[in-house]
Amino acid sequence: MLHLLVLFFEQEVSKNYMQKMQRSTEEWILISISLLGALIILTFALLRLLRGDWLLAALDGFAVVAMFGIFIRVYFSGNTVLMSHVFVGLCQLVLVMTVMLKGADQLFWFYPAALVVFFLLRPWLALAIVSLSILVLSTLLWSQITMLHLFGFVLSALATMGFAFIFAWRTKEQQLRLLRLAIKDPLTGAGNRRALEEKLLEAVHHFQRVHLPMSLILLDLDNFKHFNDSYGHDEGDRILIAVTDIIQRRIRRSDHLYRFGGEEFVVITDNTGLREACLLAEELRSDIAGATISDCQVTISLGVAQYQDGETGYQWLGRADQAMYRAKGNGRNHLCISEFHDDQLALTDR
Ligand SMILES: Nc1nc2c(ncn2[C@@H]2O[C@H](COP(=O)(O)OP(=O)(O)OP(=O)(O)O)[C@@H](O)[C@H]2O)c(=O)[nH]1
Repeated sequence: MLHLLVLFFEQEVSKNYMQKMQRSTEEWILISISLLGALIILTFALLRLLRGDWLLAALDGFAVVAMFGIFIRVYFSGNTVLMSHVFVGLCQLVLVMTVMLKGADQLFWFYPAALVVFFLLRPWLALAIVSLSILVLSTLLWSQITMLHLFGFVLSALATMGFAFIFAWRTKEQQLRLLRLAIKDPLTGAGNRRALEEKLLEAVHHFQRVHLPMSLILLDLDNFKHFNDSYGHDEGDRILIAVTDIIQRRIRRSDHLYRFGGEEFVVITDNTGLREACLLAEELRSDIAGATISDCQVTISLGVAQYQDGETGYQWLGRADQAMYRAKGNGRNHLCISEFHDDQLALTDR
């Protein structure tokens, strides 16, 4: 059955890869905002040119070119992290310079500029930047406008910032909660299959860049059906949770644990060769066999495979799966290693 799952998994992985090729939400936001910003400011630049307001027209022209540059950059490279910061910096610079040149008349630009900061950056960073912006603008206008006018601006600016912060912070929290739900197995807290798919793709891409060894351990509880049948499904669930705890305590923080199927788990160890991975797998096997879980003696069978250059994530997983099945065939509570295809490095079961 697992082989069918692996086949299905292959399709899922390529589907996922196609999805990755599509644009992220951050890209869409930055592409839209930069294009919209460039078009709106272009209108102002043309109006100012017609009125002979050369200095402001030049400033607007600079903003249009820079925003269009950001649009092109994000459209073709997908680089949103750096470009978001550049965009925010540009908006704040143009805002302050416009107010310096034209005075309080231009303060209305503060509001869209503040919203852009909360759209693009983390809520606390956005709060700091917008607070600074209010401080700079108030200092600039201190001697130019009446106290009442200044007070009105500061209060409305603080209200806009407060609302935007609450909204951005709540949205971020909800996103994180949804992300956790989407990638965690609800019973054990280990990563779920979707997270494993992502990790396999990412690991293979990472390997292509750095060529550091990495290994995968696939482990399956032995005769788990028997525990379910004898002690009930709830007790079976408790065993799964306890086994997950034992694995989590043994693996490093940089290792990744996933629950692949019912009683099947996968550990992916970055920067780890086959020998080290086998030592870890053997520790997991003996830790679990030595523990008494709900008055039962639970054992696992394991397959270990080091990633080989050129194979896909699912082929790597498939090799570990075959090794695990050999371990089952060898009487369970056993560990088998996937053979390398490379003749020089041929390894045998242990
Ligand atoms: N309690 C519990 N049982 C589960 C869960 N998911 C799958 N199972 C059970 O896991 C058992 C898997 O049984 P089999 O595939 O026959 O494997 P096995 O009994 O472990 O035998 P071997 O793998 O050959 O050692 C089935 O009884 C499933 O009902 C779960 O989330 N909770």
